[in-house]
Amino acid sequence: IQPSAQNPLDGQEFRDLEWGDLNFLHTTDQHGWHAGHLEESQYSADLGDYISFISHMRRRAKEKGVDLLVIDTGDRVEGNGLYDASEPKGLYTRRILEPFDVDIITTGNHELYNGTTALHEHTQTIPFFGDRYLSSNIDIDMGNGWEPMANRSLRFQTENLGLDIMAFGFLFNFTGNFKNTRVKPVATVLEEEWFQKAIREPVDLFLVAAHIDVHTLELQQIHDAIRQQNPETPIQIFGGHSHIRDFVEFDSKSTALESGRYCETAGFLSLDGLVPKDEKDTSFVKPKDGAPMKTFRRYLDFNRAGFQHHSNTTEDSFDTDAGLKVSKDIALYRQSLDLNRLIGCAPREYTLSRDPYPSAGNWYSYLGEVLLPKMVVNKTRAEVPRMIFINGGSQRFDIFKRFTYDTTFIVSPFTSRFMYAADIPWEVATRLLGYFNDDASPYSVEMQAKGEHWASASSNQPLPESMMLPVNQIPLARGRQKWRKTIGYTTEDAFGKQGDDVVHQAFQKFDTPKVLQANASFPVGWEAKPPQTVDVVFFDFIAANVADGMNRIVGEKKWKKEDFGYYMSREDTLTKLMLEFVQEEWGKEC
Ligand SMILES: Nc1ccn([C@@H]2O[C@H](COP(=O)(O)O)[C@@H](O)[C@H]2O)c(=O)n1
Repeated sequence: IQPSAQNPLDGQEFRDLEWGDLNFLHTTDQHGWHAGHLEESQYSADLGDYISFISHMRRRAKEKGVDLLVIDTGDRVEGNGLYDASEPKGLYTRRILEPFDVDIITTGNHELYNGTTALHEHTQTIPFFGDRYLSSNIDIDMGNGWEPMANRSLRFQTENLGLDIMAFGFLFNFTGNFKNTRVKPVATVLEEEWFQKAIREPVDLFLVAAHIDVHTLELQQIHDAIRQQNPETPIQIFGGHSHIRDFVEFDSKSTALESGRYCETAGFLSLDGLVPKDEKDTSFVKPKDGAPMKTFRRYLDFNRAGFQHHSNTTEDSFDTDAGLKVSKDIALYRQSLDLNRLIGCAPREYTLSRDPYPSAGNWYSYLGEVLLPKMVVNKTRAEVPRMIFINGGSQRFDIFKRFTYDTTFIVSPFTSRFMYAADIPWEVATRLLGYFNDDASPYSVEMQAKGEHWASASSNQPLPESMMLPVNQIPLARGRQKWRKTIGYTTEDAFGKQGDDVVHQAFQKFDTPKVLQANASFPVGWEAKPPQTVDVVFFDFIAANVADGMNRIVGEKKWKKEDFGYYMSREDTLTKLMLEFVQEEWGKEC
């Protein structure tokens, strides 16, 4: 745990784990949160704590004569100062991840947005993990033509039961990658010779580590391709990308688990009733005593109390040398990046989705009404009325009272720069937001293909400490023991409502805007007499979508993204502007 982080409150009610023959721990979408959540005690474990937990779980598996595999399904980068504040980005993250003893690891879309990130992944991270790092559908060009980003598949035997496993690593059909990589559509790869050969190998289980939302066509396609050749063999899938706790059942021997995001969750899954046959034929996996194979899943809150509970350790016996070293290294790296530096104190907490948009506590409202109009200004065009558009997905996390240097990256990690289209007719500009918000628009379709998540119905984001319920003690019928309930994940998935390891109180979550519009320098009385033209200012990330939208509105191909110039200096990213704003506008009395 990091020096400034807090352990969760005592007295939480746990749901225990059920071990099987083959057990898994799974993380996904870590997004650089390796220091843990310093403002939220429920998720305050750091990667060092998780490493200690893994080590105890491996020991327990050995004692039980079963197996444990550790999986990570990508998007380890972008989203936290520990990754984004270093120069080059990820300098420390790559070192921090080295002791992370995963069995299978794969690539997410965020490893590919930026050419340098992809390059570093290929030249530094992948060699370290070696053949355990799988990229079944990604190629990279290192200057000599396309080559596989990493190993395509891996066949291996588990340590204790000797289960024979064939593993793959897939990314969804992502199109927003930098040009030094190429992501082959999943359906195409399933037809490739190497894949067809791999699924014909006589194994006990197929394992798919996928940076793919578990409710997608891509995963269904992967499942179907394997199942067609292997009617009886278990297919275990681990997903990611949509940042939620989720679980689906493809058939009685195939499920997919998604384990949240941002080091808030470690997924646990077990398969029982796997009996490896001596002779390899077409049905090596036999149910125990004729009983069907049993699958069990649980979502663990990422904190030391839970890790100790599930690994049967105590505060004294929990830490391993390797884990302690990682925690210490993280603290040193955070210090050298000055991440704890206080920039300002927020007038109140602002949330992305726990407060409705628009409302006073909603961060998008604050951005649209206060921050963007003030900070997004081109001095030479300051008097020209402007409409500023940013994509909702660019904002990644809530704002607590203490706004530190780290917070700038936690909220806005991307190098999002402002571009503009000058003097756009009022009738066109005023229709853009409607165009973006129209679910049927190509913008939505394209952004969803890129992973944009507009609605949040199935997601459930946890609350910060300040939102903890007052101690709510519920006496147990059989004794004097009392539980303390906190607000947190209350997941409902294909196996029901008992998946979270801690019994939490549910909370409300509101939809976030797909695209946010802010107006600035509008003349007095503009409602009665609108300006004839305005500047349309937007993130470079959505430049192609803006061109597309305006073309559709006027009904002709008038704009393309290459026509747009930068509205402000290239140094003026939203991250930098936000930091300047907080420094200037918010006091330091928290
Ligand atoms: N330069 C970028 C890159 C990404 N985004 C936003 O992130 C979304 C994808 O993030 P996931 O964690 O869901 O994979 C993407 O759709 C954008 O909203 C961005 O704004 N700028």
